[in-house]
Amino acid sequence: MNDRFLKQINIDWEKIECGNYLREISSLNSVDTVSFDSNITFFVGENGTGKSTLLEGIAVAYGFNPEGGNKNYNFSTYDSHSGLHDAISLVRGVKRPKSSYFLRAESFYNVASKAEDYRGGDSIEAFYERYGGKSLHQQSHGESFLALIQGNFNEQGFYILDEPEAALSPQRQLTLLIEMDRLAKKGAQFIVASHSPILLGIPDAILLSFDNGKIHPCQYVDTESYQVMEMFINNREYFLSHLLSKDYIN
Ligand SMILES: Nc1ncnc2c1ncn2[C@@H]1O[C@H](COP(=O)(O)OP(=O)(O)OP(=O)(O)O)[C@@H](O)[C@H]1O
Repeated sequence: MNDRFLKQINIDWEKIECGNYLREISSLNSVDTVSFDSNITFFVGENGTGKSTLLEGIAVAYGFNPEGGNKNYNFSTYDSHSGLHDAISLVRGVKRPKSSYFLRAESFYNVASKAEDYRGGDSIEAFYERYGGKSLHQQSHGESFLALIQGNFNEQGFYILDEPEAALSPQRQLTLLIEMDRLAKKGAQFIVASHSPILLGIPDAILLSFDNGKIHPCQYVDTESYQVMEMFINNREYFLSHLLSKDYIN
């Protein structure tokens, strides 16, 4: 039985006006329903295929701030979100998550700044205890990402992550993989947009590809993230000589 926090979303395209760019995103405009049938669902595919747009639409429909944070974050530094959330209805599970977070690599700096505002008169050590005892701005991008995940995510949580690998070294991507796998096995749910050939390899995750103008399940070894990385590492010299040849560049 699917007892996930978010089981499915439905999109009512009649609520999106004609001329809105959302109607031009070919992977999305033919989709009415997306189901979440595993505790980890990855959105994969080429740049610009609509992964972040759908992720953000789901996050905002769920009650998150478009720039990220937990559900208490309520601020806007740049009003760029799409309006897709107005057309999305959520099919929630019976259980409610004990924690939730929308993590976006691209606006994490703003979220870290906002955390500092919310600290008020609390000491840094007390307020940031769950983040390794230091302000998020006093840690590197990757350190603060991982501190946030390790200190705040739990086994009964619901998490939406947009390219969490962006700040992480390969070693720390492996740490994140272990953490996600551990939490998901205990009941946490993740919906993640990613290009990481490391993260996408988590066992039992469902991969939804946004390539070829539709959203469809795909296998790890069929993702471009895996194939390009595998080809590059195994045939680096041949690959580079071809890529950097004058014929290819011209
Ligand atoms: N405010 C906007 N106005 C018009 N088009 C937009 C706007 N925001 C995004 N788009 C377009 O929507 C499409 C989907 O963008 P989106 O950011 O969802 O892609 P993505 O799959 O997440 O890409 P990436 O892997 O690079 O993060 C892109 O073609 C993008 O140019």
